[in-house]
Amino acid sequence: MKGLRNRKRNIESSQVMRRKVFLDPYLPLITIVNHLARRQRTTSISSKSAALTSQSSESVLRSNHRTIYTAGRPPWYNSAGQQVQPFVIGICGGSASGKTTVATKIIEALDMPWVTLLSMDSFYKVLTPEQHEQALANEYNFDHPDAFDFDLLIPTLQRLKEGRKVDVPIYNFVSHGRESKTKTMYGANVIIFEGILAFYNPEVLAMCDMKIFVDTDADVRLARRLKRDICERGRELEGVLKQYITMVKPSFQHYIAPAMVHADIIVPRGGDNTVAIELIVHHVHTQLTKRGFKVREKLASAFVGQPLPSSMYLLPTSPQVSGLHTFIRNKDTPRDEFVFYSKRLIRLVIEYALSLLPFEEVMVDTPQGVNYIGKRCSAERICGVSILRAGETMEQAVCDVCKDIRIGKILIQTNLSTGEPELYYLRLPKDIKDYLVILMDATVATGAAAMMAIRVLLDHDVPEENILIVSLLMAESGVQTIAYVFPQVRIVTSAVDPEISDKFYVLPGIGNFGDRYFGTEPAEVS
Ligand SMILES: Nc1ncnc2c1ncn2[C@@H]1O[C@H](COP(=O)(O)OP(=O)(O)O)[C@@H](O)[C@H]1O
Ligand SMILES: Nc1ccn([C@@H]2O[C@H](COP(=O)(O)O)[C@@H](O)[C@H]2O)c(=O)n1
Repeated sequence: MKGLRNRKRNIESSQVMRRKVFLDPYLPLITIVNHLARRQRTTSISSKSAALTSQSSESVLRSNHRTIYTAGRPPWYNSAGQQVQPFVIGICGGSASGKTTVATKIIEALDMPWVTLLSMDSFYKVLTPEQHEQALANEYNFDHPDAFDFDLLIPTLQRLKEGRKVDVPIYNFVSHGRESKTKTMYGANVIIFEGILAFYNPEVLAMCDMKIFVDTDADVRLARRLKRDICERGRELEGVLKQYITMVKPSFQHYIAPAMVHADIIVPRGGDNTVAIELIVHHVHTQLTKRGFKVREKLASAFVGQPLPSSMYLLPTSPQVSGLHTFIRNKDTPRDEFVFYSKRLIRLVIEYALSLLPFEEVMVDTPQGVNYIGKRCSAERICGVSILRAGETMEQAVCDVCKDIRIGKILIQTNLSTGEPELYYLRLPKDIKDYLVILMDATVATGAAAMMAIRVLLDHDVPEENILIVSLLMAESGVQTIAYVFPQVRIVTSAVDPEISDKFYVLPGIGNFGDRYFGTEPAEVS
């Protein structure tokens, strides 16, 4: 039995290790560590939702937590910047048929981040004292639809499907009750929902894009259940048998077996059926491709050749600006000079961006006692957010010109095999929705990373018109993409170059700005 428990634990930790993931991208690291440690201690009592997976982020996140450490979240929107609904897989089957095992195998075989597992067990109702007494005597019917809190389950699944944050109860099978804490989960690219009555409610059924029924022999289910309930759920043999004969078996016959008609796929033998799992995974991959989570390739060639948008503000050219560009574009410029001239250009671009902020007329007294009518910036709250790494090079200039400005950071990196941007880390000023945000990235090529960063800000309720994206150099297609997808975002740059290479570099460009500035080795997209 210990072996069984360890097996489950190993699955969980292998998921975790392989993808270095976690849970919600807005969960502080310490919480994640505690959460994992807690899971290791409480495998037997926890509900099965979520933590098996390579998880999940709210599309971004109206969470109070502002730090994320994830395996890298790929785009959760399409090339038009619109949020794409996750693919929901419903798994139904008798108790101990292997629903969780099948779900885990699908997650492993999918081998992609941002898959969330939601278990129906999390939605068992809170029992009255009398019902609790019945449960202790194995006389409460946990296999009847009335045992489940559909009023909580349906909106929870709905919110997850919309890519929003939810707090899911943690169920304890030993005490027959909910833990005092809940588990925060976020939307994902794939959501797996499993439970004995997963197909019972028509609204839940309608939310499932794919319905799987795990069909395992009744004797096998009973044998597994006996083992599990005694070893993991603190039950006695007689009690398990009594519950099985009086409630589990009749409910299976009455509610669960007839639900098989709703299934798209019936999986005999559960987790052992590798062919079925391969077919399911293949279908999910096809569906995800259709949904269009791949954005960068599309963006690279988007909108080129059209007039530059009115939301773009180009730093007025002068011999001085051209001179600075000449230094930083020259591949032979040594690093110290590259940094020096970049800093000068960054300062000019930042000052120019500030000139676009709202100003109001004010009158001051000069030392001569004469009035002077001037201007004062009327934006009350301004913050900077840098897209790491290259955007970090612009932070100092913002701090130099905006006293006490708060700086947030978003780490987006390109996945070297998919070429897609992935969100790795996020730390934003508190109440960022009330700020005018200067979003900084040294260069913008396809606009894919900028688009991800803007989506993050929007999902934190920053109004689109309060975002300025500031960059030294942008490719024309990047400018067009941002302007098309987010027409109210102001785009500020000192130059627009016409092309993008097949490795997504701006042409003629500067090369990899971050590598040249920080003196690091380039990493190439394969
Ligand atoms: N193919 C299998 N062979 C042996 N044991 C299995 C198999 N599938 C599941 N189990 C065990 O049976 C128990 C119930 O499996 P689980 O996947 O949790 O079922 P469900 O989610 O349907 O209740 C667990 O203890 C699990 O380890
Ligand atoms: N307090 C509880 C709650 C539920 N059960 C049984 O769990 C079964 C569902 O979980 P699976 O992992 O087997 O799908 C269900 O059949 C309930 O009888 C319980 O025993 N005690």
